[in-house]
Amino acid sequence: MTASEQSTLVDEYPIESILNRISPWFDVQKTKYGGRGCFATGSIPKGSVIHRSSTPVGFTIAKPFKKEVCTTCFEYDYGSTMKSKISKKSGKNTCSIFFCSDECAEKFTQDDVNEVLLNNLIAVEKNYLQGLTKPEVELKEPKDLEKEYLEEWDKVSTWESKLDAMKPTKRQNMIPRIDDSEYLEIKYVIGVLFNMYKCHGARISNYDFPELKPDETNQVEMVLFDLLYSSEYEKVKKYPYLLYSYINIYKFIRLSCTPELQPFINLSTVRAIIGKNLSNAFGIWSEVSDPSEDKEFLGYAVYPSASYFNHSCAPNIIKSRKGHSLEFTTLRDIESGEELCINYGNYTNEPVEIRRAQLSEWFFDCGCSKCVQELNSIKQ
Ligand SMILES: C[S@@+](CC[C@H](N)C(=O)[O-])C[C@H]1O[C@@H](n2cnc3c(N)ncnc32)[C@H](O)[C@@H]1O
Repeated sequence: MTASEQSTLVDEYPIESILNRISPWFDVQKTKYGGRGCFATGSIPKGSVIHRSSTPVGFTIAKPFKKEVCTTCFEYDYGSTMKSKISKKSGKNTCSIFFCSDECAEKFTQDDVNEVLLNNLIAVEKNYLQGLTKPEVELKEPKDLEKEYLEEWDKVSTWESKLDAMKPTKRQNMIPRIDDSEYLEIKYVIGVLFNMYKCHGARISNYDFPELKPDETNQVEMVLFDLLYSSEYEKVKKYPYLLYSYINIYKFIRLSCTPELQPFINLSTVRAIIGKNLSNAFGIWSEVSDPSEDKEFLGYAVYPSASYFNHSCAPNIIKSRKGHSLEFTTLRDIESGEELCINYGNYTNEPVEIRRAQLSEWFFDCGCSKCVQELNSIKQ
C-alpha cells in the first residue's frame, strides 16, 4: 500500500456515507443528468447558510499576482504589493511568499508543519526562475493521442526508475523549464501533496462538518478529495498538447520537492490531483464594487466539501468568498428534496446555445431544468 492510499482509509464507515455528513441541510445523491448532486433534506428558508468550507486542500496564485495576493486570506488590493513576506535564500536567489499582514504570515507558519509547505513553494520559485535560463521548448502535439497517451506516461515511469541512481547535480539539471500555466498548476499540486503529508495516518473519529475542529476539517476534506472525479483524460482529449504539459509538471514536481513530500509523489496520485482540479476548482477572483468592471483571475482553489454542488442556469444557492473560506446561501425558499445548485459562471439569461458553449470548458452539456425546458421548446 502506498503512503497516499493509506492516508485515505476511513476505518469504520463506508466511504461514500461521508458525503452525507457535509451539511445537516443536504444529502449527496446521484442525479439523472450529471453524476452526484446535493439534495435538501428538509425545507430551507431563503437566506440560510447551508455550508461553509473553511480551507481549500490546495490553492494557487497566478504568477503576475504573486506579490499582490495574500497567501493566507487571498486579499487583493488593486495591485498593491502585500505588506508582509516570508523570505528564504535558495542558492543564489532569495525567494519570498507574500501576505497582507504579519498575522496572516504567522497563521501560515503555524499551519506549516516542519516548514514543508514553505520549503516546497520556495523550491518552485527557485526552479521556475532557473528554468527561465534554459531554452524554451515548444510542446509537442500528439498525432495519435490514445496510443501516445499510454506510451508517454510509460516512458515517464521508466525515466523515474532511473532517478535514484543519478547524481543530485544531474537531477537538478533535468528540472524542466515551465511556463506560467504550469507554474499555476504546480503550486496547487504541492498544496494537496502537503495536506497528504500533514493528514497522513490521522485517525478520524468525527465526520460531521459543522462540529469539526480546524485539523479535523482538513482531514475530512482530504477524504472528500479522494471521492472527487478526475477529468484529466477529457481535458487532454480536448487539448492534446496538455499531455506533454502534464508530463513536464510531473517531472518538475518529482525533481523539485523536498524528501517529506516524495513518498506521496507517484504518477497516479499527481495525475489525479491535476485531473480533480479541472472540474472542481473554484476561481479566486478580485472583488469589484461596480459590476461592469472586469474581475481579475488571481488563481484557483479546491474545496472538496463544496464540490458536490452541480451547476444550474437558474441557481437556488449562491457562493460567496470570505477570505479563504467559501459560504453557500439559499437564494429562495427551498422545498425538501430539491437539488441545491450554484451557477458556475455568470450563465443565466443568454440563449441556451450560448450558455452551453460557455459551459463546455467544464466538460459537460448542461442538463439543468432551465436548459432542458428551453431545448425542448426549440425542438417543438
Ligand atoms: C463540481 S462537480 C459537481 C459534482 C459532480 N456532479 C460529481 O458527481 O462529482 C462538476 C461536474 O458535475 C457535472 N455537472 C454539474 N452541473 C451539471 C449540469 N448542469 N449538467 C450536467 N452535468 C453537470 C459535470 O460533470 C461537471 O464537470
